[in-house]
Amino acid sequence: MEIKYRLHEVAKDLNVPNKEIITLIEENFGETKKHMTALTEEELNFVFEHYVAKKGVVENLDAYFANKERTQPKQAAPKAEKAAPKAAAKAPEKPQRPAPAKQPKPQQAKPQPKAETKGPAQPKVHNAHNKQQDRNRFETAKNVSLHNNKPQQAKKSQPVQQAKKPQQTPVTAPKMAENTKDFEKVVRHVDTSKVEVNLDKYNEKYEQIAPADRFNSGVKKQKFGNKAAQRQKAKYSNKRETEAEKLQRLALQRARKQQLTVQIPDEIVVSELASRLKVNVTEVIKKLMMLGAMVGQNEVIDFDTASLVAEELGAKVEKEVIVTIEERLFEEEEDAEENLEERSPIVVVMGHVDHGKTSILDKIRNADVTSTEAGGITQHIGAYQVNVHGKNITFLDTPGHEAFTAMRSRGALATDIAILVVAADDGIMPQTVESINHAKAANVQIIVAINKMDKPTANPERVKQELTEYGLVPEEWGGDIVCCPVSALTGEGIDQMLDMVLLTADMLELKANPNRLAKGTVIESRLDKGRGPIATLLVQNGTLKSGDVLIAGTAVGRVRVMTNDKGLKVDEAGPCVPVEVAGLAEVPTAGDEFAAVANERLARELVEKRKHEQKEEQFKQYQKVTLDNLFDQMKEGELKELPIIVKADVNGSVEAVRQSLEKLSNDEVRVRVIHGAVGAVNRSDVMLAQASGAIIIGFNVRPDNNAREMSEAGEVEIRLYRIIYDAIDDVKQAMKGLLTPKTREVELGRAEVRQVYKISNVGTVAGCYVLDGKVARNALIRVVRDGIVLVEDKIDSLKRFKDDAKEVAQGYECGIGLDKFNDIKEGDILESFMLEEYIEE
Ligand SMILES: Nc1nc2c(ncn2[C@@H]2O[C@H](COP(=O)(O)OP(=O)(O)OP(=O)(O)O)[C@@H](O)[C@H]2O)c(=O)[nH]1
Repeated sequence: MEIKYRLHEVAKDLNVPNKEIITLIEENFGETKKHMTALTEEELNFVFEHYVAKKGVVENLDAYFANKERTQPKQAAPKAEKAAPKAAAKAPEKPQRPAPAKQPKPQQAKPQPKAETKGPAQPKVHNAHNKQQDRNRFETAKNVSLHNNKPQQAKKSQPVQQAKKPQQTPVTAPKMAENTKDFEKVVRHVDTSKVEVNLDKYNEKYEQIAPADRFNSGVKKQKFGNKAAQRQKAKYSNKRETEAEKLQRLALQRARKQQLTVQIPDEIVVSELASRLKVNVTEVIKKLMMLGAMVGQNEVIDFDTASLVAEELGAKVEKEVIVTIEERLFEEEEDAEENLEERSPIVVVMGHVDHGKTSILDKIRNADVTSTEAGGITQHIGAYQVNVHGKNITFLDTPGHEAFTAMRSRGALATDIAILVVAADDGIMPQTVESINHAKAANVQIIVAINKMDKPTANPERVKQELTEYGLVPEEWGGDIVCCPVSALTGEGIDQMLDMVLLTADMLELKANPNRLAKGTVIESRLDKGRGPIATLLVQNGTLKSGDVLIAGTAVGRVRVMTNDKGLKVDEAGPCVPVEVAGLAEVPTAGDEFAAVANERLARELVEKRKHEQKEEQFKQYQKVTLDNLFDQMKEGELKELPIIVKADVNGSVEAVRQSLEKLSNDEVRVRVIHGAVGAVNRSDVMLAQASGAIIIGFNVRPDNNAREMSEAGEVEIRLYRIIYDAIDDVKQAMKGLLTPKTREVELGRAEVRQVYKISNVGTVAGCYVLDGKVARNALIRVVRDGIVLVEDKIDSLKRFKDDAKEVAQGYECGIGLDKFNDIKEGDILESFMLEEYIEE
């Protein structure tokens, strides 16, 4: 440990002013020290050398201390005592430096201690502590300097006048050797004491810190290690553990030791997983992070991820199987091969409007439907079976209009083979392409019927050529598409086409199990006034029987009456048989899957659940305003909306009308079908229209009396249509009224004012000559004088001679009176123009 020996201490000990030391150091070391600055070893050496050796202020440290100690006899150091007289006795023998004015005699050295005590220049009396400090300081400092300069010091030592400077104990040169020894002793002593002092300090410090630490750490460890045990101890020492408690505790301990088995479903919320694993959710999140998944506690993770986490956390994973009502209700097991029987193909006829779908189907079933259809368009799906060479083929009749795209796509999904009707004289048209895409998407085998072959303009080769552009390569061209040239009019090629259908069906190896509960698709549904909800069902597997409990979407009921495609009542319908069923509590949606079930109670439960989900879904749609989309919603405030309520005779039509109407939406007006349902326009429809400002479109339906009265009173518009085109056209018109009209000028012609007549009661009339174009009575006039437009005005009167004229053409004269502007002058040019409203496409 380094002892700092400050400048003022050195000065004090040497009994010289601080300034002197400062100057000394400054002169020799070039450094200006302050009185509090500690001196370096080198500086100390120098200072001591300077004073001790040269000036003889202090010859010997022992003497110095001896002096001091003598002033305090109790603590007098024997060695110092010894040294001092010796030094004093020997001092005159070898004076080293000129003695001060009052050079003491050698014997004068003896009374030195006394003089010391009384001397006015005596350094201030140190107490024991100070003395020790001084000693330490001095000795440490001198330890270095005196050792290094022993010979020199020995030579330079000389007696010092004691009376004046009692601390400057005279030291003789010969004694110096002894002194040196003493110094060595002192040095050793100092060293030891220094160590002792330091050790003490260290020990003291150590006692303050280390034991506490030792204690603390011990406690900590103990605490850490034995916390649970202590708690246990406290718990059980407080009250005596009963036998039951003990058993319970042991059971608990055993359970804890056992590996946790956790059941995880297909998807699980992170927090739920944590609670099942009986761990903190952060642990689960941490594990997920380690697996590279950054998920929050409310997020859902899949089974695989969850099981990885669970296993990581030492749990055994079991898959939680949630048995839904559907699973309990429906037989999902695959049919065994031996139970399967051949079934007839389900065929859909698709194609562009007027290419002859209905005619082909008519020809097939020998019934003429076309003539009875409103507007001559097939407007809803009909399904029927035909028997060809002893084999049944089920046909779905799809509507031809674009509006029925949705229904057609549903039709395609329920079918095995699609007959694509293309008129030989017309070729591939937009809806043909659409049909191709639907069929392809549904992975349905396509057979092309090139119709209207009887027509002289028929060009089947062109049709085939066009087909290849859509990836349909005819068989005769090396592809796999069967093309049948037919004529629905003459019946030519129809039989061959049916043969091809059966052949294709054979290749498809279509099979079903008739000995199970029926399953299939709702082809169509409607509300019949007398019979209630009616659904046309296509059984795809199993057999539907009268009395079966049926569930279709949110509709449930028992099959009361079942009729086949020929209108005959049947008791059962096997695979691929279309039937019309009455008995459902409500109208199902076309395209819904249906199933006959064994448990009616469960079926009703499921329907309730589905209805609830449906409501929630609807509710969600209305509630979809979040902070994220709020801005969008606000922006939509600028958008004009045309709310529409659609009522139709069949469900498919509702969907079709809804889709085509909503498609009319553009940037400025949004058409929104707020409600669509099967059945007559009723009271609640009108109320809804009133509340929402909607118009009601009825398609093949009439309003009931209540609705009629209410609509008249409440100014609700009910528009009834028989043909879908008309409905769409009307809405288009209505939309034009809603659109902000954009106008542009249409120049009609120019007339020059040749003469101006002022007629009383009439005003100014300009006699004009039409230079080019025409001037129309209902047009606007721009008065241009010398190339500058003066005004725009309406025509008040336009006359040819004395007769009013609607318009006057180029090269003719006419009289034009303007509505407001009277200051017409000769030579003015009257430009006739109209403002035309237009709608940007
Ligand atoms: N010459 C000739 N005319 C046909 C043939 N097939 C259908 N047509 C006529 O084409 C028109 C349209 O026939 P539809 O059977 O109604 O056609 P569609 O494809 O069912 O039409 P939508 O039901 O409107 O989709 C009718 O006037 C038919 O008489 C045919 O093979 N030859």
